[in-house]
Amino acid sequence: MVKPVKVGDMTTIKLENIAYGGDVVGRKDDFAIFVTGGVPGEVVKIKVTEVKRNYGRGKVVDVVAPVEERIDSECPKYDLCGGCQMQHIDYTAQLNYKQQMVEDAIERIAKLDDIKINQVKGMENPYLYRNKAQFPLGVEDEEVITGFYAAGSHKLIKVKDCQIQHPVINRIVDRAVKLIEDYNLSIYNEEIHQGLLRHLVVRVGVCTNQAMLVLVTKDEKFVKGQEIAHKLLEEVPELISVYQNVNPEQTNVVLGDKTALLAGQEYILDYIGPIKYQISPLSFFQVNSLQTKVLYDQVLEYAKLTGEEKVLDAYCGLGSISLYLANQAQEVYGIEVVPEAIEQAKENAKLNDINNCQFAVGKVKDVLPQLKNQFSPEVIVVDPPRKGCHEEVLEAFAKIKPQRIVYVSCKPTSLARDLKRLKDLGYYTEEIQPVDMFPQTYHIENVALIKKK
Ligand SMILES: C[S@@+](CC[C@H](N)C(=O)[O-])C[C@H]1O[C@@H](n2cnc3c(N)ncnc32)[C@H](O)[C@@H]1O
Repeated sequence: MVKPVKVGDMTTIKLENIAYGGDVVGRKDDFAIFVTGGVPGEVVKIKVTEVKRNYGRGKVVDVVAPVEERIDSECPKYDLCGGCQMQHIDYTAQLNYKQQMVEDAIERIAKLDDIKINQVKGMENPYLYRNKAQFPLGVEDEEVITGFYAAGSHKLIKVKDCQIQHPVINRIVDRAVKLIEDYNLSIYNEEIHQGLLRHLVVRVGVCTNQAMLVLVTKDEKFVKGQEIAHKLLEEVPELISVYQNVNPEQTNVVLGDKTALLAGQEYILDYIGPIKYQISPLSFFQVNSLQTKVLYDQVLEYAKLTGEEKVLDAYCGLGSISLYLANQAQEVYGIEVVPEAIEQAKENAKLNDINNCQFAVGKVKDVLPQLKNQFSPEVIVVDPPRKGCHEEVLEAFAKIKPQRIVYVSCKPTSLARDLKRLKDLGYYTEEIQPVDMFPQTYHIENVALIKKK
């Protein structure tokens, strides 16, 4: 079939529906083109960047007829940086489009049309919300810079005052970069695999204003490390903990295996509702603390606990959901594959005087069969990584015969696939509540209430 466009063409099209990922689909002679930077309904001039057998890709170079949902992005580097995909869309419209993405995934993949999908719960202020940032370091015009990689590339784009990071993060990064320059430290160059400093990782407890900085280095030897760490603690009042992490590998993974405290405290604290959590450099903790409360309250509502139930929290991380539910359950059992996270879950339980939680290290699919006869939960809460649950795990859930499963998911397509599998196993989904944990990006979290037939 002859394609109506080729790479590099400029063409004008009308945009139709938003796709998962934030691109908007338009058509040229029935040939679908996924366009970055558009809004449904508007007419745009695009540059075609890719042509495949069944579809193409392009990006907006000019808006010919805008729609009222289009706004000016707050970030001067928005067009270059790959971090946000929806900053050019008014927030109310962002929420509506995310709702469509969820509905579309459920209809197309799960093929379930009887599930109630509620209105997305959004944020009052959808900016400056991220409690964690990982900035690569680079050099531009002999100046040390931090920022993000451009979408789909390894070109570092200098970003100052990112609009979605917590303001304390931006301040710490500014000070750290200044000291790195003052001390004339070498910056890692990935092409030749040389240089000392690779990344800055910053975490903030949004409710406590305590912050942690991790300096990621290629080599273990970091002569001025402690001196710099102490200076930073003096200069930034919110900063209470500075670590070095060593990553000697040629890899895209940010953190290496060795982590050592350079100065200050071992962890920072944050609160989700009444529960206090210790956060260390390697802990998984939801990146939007304020919306995490909305998310966990939704889990509580769907779990419908009376104080009598045993609850299984599968993929529990550092026990955040387990502890949030514990006061309203008879007992909670958390399973997580990262041993350090389980150590921290136990610490967090002590910190909150919670005595009815047990935690096990291991893969959910391996731990579940061992649990048989020891722990039979009425409610299962499951919060897997983006790829969703292994089929074996869903089968094991069905064998346990809980009354309810509350499924927390950060990827609508894997959620849809798993809901379909659960239906075949005798569990139907009654309702889904999307929660916007990641404003300005295409990501959307969902909580599904699933009941035994
Ligand atoms: C999306 S996080 C959820 C964490 C936690 N529920 C929370 O809200 O903070 C998923 C967690 O699953 C863990 N994980 C990944 N694969 C796993 C597996 N096969 N078995 C157990 N845990 C796993 C990850 O280490 C991570 O902590």
